[in-house]
Amino acid sequence: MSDITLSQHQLGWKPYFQQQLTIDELTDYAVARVIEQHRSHLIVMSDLGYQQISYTPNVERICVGDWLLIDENSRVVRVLERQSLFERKAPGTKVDTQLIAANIDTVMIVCSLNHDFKLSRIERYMVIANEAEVEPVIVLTKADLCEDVTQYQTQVQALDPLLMVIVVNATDPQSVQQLAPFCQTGKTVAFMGSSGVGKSTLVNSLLGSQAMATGAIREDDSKGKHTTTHRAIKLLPQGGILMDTPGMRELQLSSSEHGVNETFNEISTLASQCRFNNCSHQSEPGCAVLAAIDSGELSQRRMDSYKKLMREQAFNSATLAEKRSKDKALGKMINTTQLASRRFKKGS
Ligand SMILES: Nc1nc2c(ncn2[C@@H]2O[C@H](COP(=O)(O)OP(=O)(O)OP(=O)(O)O)[C@@H](O)[C@H]2O)c(=O)[nH]1
Ligand SMILES: [Zn+2]
Repeated sequence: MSDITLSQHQLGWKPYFQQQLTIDELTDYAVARVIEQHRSHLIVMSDLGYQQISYTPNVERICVGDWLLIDENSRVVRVLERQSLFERKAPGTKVDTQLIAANIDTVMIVCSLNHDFKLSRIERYMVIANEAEVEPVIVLTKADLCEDVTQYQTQVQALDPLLMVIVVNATDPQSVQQLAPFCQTGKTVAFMGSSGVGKSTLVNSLLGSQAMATGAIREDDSKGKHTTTHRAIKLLPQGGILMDTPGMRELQLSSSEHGVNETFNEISTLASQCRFNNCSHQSEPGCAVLAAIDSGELSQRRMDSYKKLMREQAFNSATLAEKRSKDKALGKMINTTQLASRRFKKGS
């Protein structure tokens, strides 16, 4: 089916997955990584190459990036526990969330150094990354068009002293090599960021001349016709894997209290020092958050951003819960109808 095969290690196999397998499973089954998802089949890749596998989306919740255990009849035995997962709120569907991509190691949050630059936007993406349990790296593009790079860089670094902040000219492959340490063999990376910030440019600069070789792979479709499809994963010349699923671009903030708290961990730490443990940080005496704002230790902008994102995720999770209870009611109705029709058939 294809011309390249990757070793398990190249595909991102790690001790984390290995330790989930029993000895019997190791001998009886094969492991493969999902690299493409279609309506009724998956394309998976193992050290033996590509394979097409049929599955039932409503029964098996599987997405690109997942590691699967597969039996000799090419059937899914089970999905291995994920190290990380991006999900999306999916309005109008039966399931509450749509799985976007699993087991990504690093997500590059791309933001351009022009009039579009917004700290709050970076914070929003960081919440999404932290909620997914994926390490965020901030990539500031269009440095060549910016007069005061250092000033922006300092602002971003102030969000978190441990955050990786990289400044590039995305059109210059040499500058983009700064991302190489995150793209080594065994690593899975993805890009996130608004339209026009330079994601495609970055990817092209990373891929260099190999873009054509890895971008499209010929495949036999079910009717035996050759089709060229856009692969959701690309092998990077640095050895790692780029996961480029369309859903990543439309990720929204859904239920992510954990992600907000992790992104704004200095505020969570302060909040734990407030006199009342249900402090709303508005006017209460002994509020450590307000005291930190007064003293200048915490910026008002940071606090406002925290509150806004907390409200937004709470609102989105509330609507999810509401939907869930509606679905339950619908489920009950279906069950009673089925029951009724069964009784009818039995003639009782
Ligand atoms: N000078 C300069 N131009 C850049 C840089 N990064 C991106 N551009 C330009 O900005 C424009 C948009 O870049 P894209 O890579 O298409 O942006 P994108 O994030 O992929 O956008 P979407 O596909 O809409 O999500 C292109 O014309 C790029 O050449 C940079 O660092 N420096
Ligand atoms: Zn407080």
